[in-house]
Amino acid sequence: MSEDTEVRKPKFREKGRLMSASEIERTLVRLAHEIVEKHDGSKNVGLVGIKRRGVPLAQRLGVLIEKIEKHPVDVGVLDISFYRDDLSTDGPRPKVTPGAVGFDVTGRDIILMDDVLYTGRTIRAALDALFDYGRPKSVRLLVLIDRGHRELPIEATYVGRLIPTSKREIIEVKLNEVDGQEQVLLVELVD
Ligand SMILES: O=P(O)(O)OC[C@H]1O[C@H](OP(=O)(O)OP(=O)(O)O)[C@H](O)[C@@H]1O
Ligand SMILES: O=c1cc[nH]c(=O)[nH]1
Repeated sequence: MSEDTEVRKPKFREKGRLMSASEIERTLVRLAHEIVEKHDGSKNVGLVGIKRRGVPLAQRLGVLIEKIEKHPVDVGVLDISFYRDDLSTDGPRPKVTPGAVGFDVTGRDIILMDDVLYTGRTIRAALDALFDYGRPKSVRLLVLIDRGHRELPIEATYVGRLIPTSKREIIEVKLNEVDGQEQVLLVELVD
């Protein structure tokens, strides 16, 4: 490939570890207690994880809440790949059936979950998708990391860590179920 046509791949430098496996675990335990406290139990609560890393987070939180409340919590999955605003709106839409999330969200107090909250565009798309599947009574957002730089009026009710970042930085959440390792890293784009 000539120098003119060569596509330069961005380079990243690791700046440090923000959370270890045990810190992630402790944070999820705290968030499980916060949810139970704010919802006065968990009977009407349904957890919905956004693919990809929101899903294992929702499953883990479901187990933790069940341990506290002694009854199972519905845990569902939202795949928003067809709802992204960077894709053509004329493109294919997923088949919409109430069961596609994993349970019927209508009338439920939904806690939408993702690993990182940045511009808010993923959550906007997730809300679009969620309301195609039913009419929840309420929707709250839980994220492991809020790194700021919102481009939409979206905020999380439950936040693991608030990490102020520059736009050149990236938060990398690594979870065993997806990445085969467990930690949160701060990474920086280098010229
Ligand atoms: O607030 P936003 O600007 O939308 O950014 C947050 C989203 O970015 C990441 O997903 P990414 O698109 O990197 O996909 P991945 O999780 O599947 O790697 C992260 O998991 C959030 O879903
Ligand atoms: O820093 C960021 C921004 C968006 N999504 C991530 O996973 N990390």
